[in-house]
Amino acid sequence: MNREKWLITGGAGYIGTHIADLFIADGKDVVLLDSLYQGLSSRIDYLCKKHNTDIPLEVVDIRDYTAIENILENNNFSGIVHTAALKAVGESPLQANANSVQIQTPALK
Ligand SMILES: O=c1ccn([C@@H]2O[C@H](COP(=O)(O)OP(=O)(O)O[C@H]3O[C@H](CO)[C@H](O)[C@H](O)[C@H]3O)[C@@H](O)[C@H]2O)c(=O)[nH]1
Repeated sequence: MNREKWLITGGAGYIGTHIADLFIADGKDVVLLDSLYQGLSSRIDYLCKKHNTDIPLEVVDIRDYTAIENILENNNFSGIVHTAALKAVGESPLQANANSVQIQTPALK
C-alpha cells in the first residue's frame, strides 16, 4: 500500500513542525511549504535528525498561485494541513486574510 503524503503549509512554523513530527512518526510522508517569513529551517533540521530522514521544504510564498498549483500537480497528496498564517494579525489584517485564503483556490480545484 502506498504511504500517505501530506502537504503542510507553514511547515517551518510552530504548529506545522509539530504536525509534521506526528505525521512522520505515524509513517506518513510530508512536504513542508513555508515562505520562511517567520518559520525556522532549524526546526526542520531538527526533525530530519530526529527521524533520520530528508524532509522536503518548498520555500514558496503562499500567494504564488502558479508555484502552489505546480506543487499540487506534481504530488499526489492525500491531504493538506494549512497552518501558514500571520500571527500578528493586528499589524495587517487584510494581508493576513489574503494569505490565509490564497492557498484554498488552487487546493480546491
Ligand atoms: O503568508 C504566509 C504566512 C506565514 N507563513 C509561515 O507560516 C508559519 C506560521 O507559524 P508560526 O510559528 O508563525 O505560527 P503558529 O500558528 O504555528 O504558532 C503560533 O501560535 C501557537 C499557538 O497557536 C503558539 O503561540 C506559537 O508560539 C506561535 O508561533 C511560519 O513559519 C511562517 O513563515 C507562510 O509561509 N506564509
